[in-house]
Amino acid sequence: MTRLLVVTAVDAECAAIRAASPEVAVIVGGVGPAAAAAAASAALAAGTHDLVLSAGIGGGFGPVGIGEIAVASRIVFADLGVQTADGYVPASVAGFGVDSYDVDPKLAVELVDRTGGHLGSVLTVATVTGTADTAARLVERFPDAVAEGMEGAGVAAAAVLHGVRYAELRAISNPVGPRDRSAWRIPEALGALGVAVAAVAAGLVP
Ligand SMILES: O=C(O)c1cccc(C(=O)CC[C@H]2O[C@@H](n3cnc4c(=O)[nH]cnc43)[C@H](O)[C@@H]2O)c1
Repeated sequence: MTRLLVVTAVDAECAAIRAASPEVAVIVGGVGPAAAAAAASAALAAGTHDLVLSAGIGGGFGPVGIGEIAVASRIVFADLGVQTADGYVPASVAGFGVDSYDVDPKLAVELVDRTGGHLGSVLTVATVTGTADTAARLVERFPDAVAEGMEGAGVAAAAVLHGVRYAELRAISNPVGPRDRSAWRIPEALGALGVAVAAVAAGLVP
């Protein structure tokens, strides 16, 4: 039996998951990669979980629409790097850090099968994308991006530290692009989040 821990950013995400699957272990880690890493690391230190899932609402790229699910094949810390006169250089290219975490392909495909989600890179950003220009640059750098959130890379970093498997899924609340808070469909995304995590939890292989 896989012992799953779900890490969300905010209370509303946690509540949506608990409402759909009361048996699932879920914590609220806070918004952003640092808070998520700290909370996930503290929880995983107990040694009582062998899979951690970063789950929440997120922005969707391209065809990934509101209320749909994005599943990470790779979790990318998309703004961990260096700005140069020629543009952005990722931390891994600059030679000082890890900025992406591959998800076990079998696990990622299992999550897609269970949720009907879109598979691709899920980007972690410390700042919510708010212009078409920034969105276009992200798509240029990550043509396979399906979603953007703010916690996945932090949770993955904690998982690696503790030798635990990790994954990420996002229920889409808004398109990634020009900031329009009125276009966020949070209740719809929270409903989809609960259904998706319940489907994952119901069918995990050991
Ligand atoms: O942009 C705003 O005005 C705004 C106002 C209130 C709350 C928020 C958030 O909570 C956003 C961060 C939160 O939600 C996830 N999320 C959802 N959509 C996106 C996105 O397009 N890009 C990045 N993160 C997103 C994120 O994981 C945080 O947990 C925003």
